[in-house]
Amino acid sequence: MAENDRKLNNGVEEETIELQKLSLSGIKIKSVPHLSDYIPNSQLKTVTNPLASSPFYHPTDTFYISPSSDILLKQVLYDLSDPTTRQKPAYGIAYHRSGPRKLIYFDPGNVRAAIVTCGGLCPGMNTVIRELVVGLSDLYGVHQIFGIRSGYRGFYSSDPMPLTPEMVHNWHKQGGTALETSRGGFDLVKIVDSIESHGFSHVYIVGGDGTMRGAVEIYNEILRRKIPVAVVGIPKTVDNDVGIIDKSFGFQTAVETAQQAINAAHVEAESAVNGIGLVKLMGRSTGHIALHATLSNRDVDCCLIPENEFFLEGKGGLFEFIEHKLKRNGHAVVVVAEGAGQDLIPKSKEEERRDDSGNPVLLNVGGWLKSELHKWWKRDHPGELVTVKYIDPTYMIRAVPANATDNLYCTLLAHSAIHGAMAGYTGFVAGQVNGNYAYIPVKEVAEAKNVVDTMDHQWAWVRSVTNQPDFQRA
Ligand SMILES: Nc1ncnc2c1ncn2[C@@H]1O[C@H](COP(=O)(O)OP(=O)(O)OP(=O)(O)O)[C@@H](O)[C@H]1O
Ligand SMILES: O=P(O)(O)OC[C@H]1O[C@](O)(CO)[C@@H](O)[C@@H]1O
Ligand SMILES: [Mg+2]
Repeated sequence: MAENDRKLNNGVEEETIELQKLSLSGIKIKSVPHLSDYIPNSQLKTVTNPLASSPFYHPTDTFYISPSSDILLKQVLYDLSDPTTRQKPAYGIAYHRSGPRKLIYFDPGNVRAAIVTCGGLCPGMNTVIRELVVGLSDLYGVHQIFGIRSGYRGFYSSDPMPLTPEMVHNWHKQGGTALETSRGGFDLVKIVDSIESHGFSHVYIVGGDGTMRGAVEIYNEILRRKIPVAVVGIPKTVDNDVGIIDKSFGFQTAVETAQQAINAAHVEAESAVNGIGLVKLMGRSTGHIALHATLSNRDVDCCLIPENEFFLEGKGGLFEFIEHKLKRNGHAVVVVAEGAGQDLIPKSKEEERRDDSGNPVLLNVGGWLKSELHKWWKRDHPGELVTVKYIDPTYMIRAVPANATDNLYCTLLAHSAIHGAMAGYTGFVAGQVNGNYAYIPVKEVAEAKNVVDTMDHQWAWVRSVTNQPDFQRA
């Protein structure tokens, strides 16, 4: 009996070791830049993390995160010898685990931190600002903290706003960004000149894909000038279109807020003869909000996203499907992402506009769809009643305060960002990867796009919940 146990134990141990060998052999750890990469050691002073003497923390050796602790991008175990395994390149990638380091590369008393918010609004921006200010102050004793007003242009067009924990105390309860935001206005030289002249040593940049591309340029210029400044990105996008990270903050709040619009559309549709409820949700080039709102609601009959082209007329088209739903249920609910169907909408040259950041200004797919649905019904069902109630909650879903889950998420992101900057990392993004918090090179985040994979399980799930067509012409 004892002999068997030992064999069993031995068997388990051997298997564990085998697995470790298997995974380690294929893992690529993506390092983030560090100030010591370009500043001579003689000019960099390390000090013990002040958390060691904080009355609120009781750091043990395991409290601090070792610089060699990493997080796998995808945690999936697979058997390499199985020919049916779909091995994706992302499975072998890991990023540094975020959290407090034992030694830090800044004397907190000398740190001057700047915080800027750029791009469109997103629930939780004020929470991130609040937690950066309170975290820098309470965790590390940093007291020179400044807000940059109105996005990137604020670096050179207005004076930095001193921020204190008292001032930001209630900000997490407010939507929007108290620092204000804007599009465009990215002037690299003026921005880095301003960072240098104000003596900022930490720059926290909160924004989406465009903002992160700007952050890469700022980091590169700082590297070229060889100045000891930690450039840190905190990804913000209500569309959830930033890649690598699990999800962006505020996304869940937006999905939750969208439920009100879908529920209203459903009630209106149910209460009419041949009622169609139509809701347009944000999502410039990705349909994550529409998809998640659809899956969590269950009253949606059709979800249209930019990643899956659709068509109106003929076999397998939208009209045929809606007609079938109206005949069967008497009503139908359609959710459309704002970036869907853009190629179907007739447009003139003048309508191909761009915003100040260079993003295309989208045509109103909701208004167009409403009018097409009306025209179709009147043509094919003359004399029969129809009602199309169109709801556009666009700004309502992003101009709200973050919900509790997102507030907590924002706090953890802000604290991760602070720990990373204090540890001397730069040119990185603090993000959630595989449920953990990690430091990812900002260059990678700026290039990675998170789109809905229509070949994956999630989109298949949408189709099975709605029974909508795949919109592939026969
Ligand atoms: N390639 C780029 N290089 C430098 N700066 C950029 C670049 N693209 C965008 N920016 C700047 O980043 C800021 C924000 O960009 P943008 O308006 O595209 O929003 P975003 O960060 O993508 O957020 P969201 O799309 O979620 O609203 C703007 O000030 C813009 O000028
Ligand atoms: O009207 P604005 O503020 O330029 O922003 C609209 C865009 O911003 C986003 O919310 C992304 O931040 C998109 O969904 C939308 O297309
Ligand atoms: Mg963007």
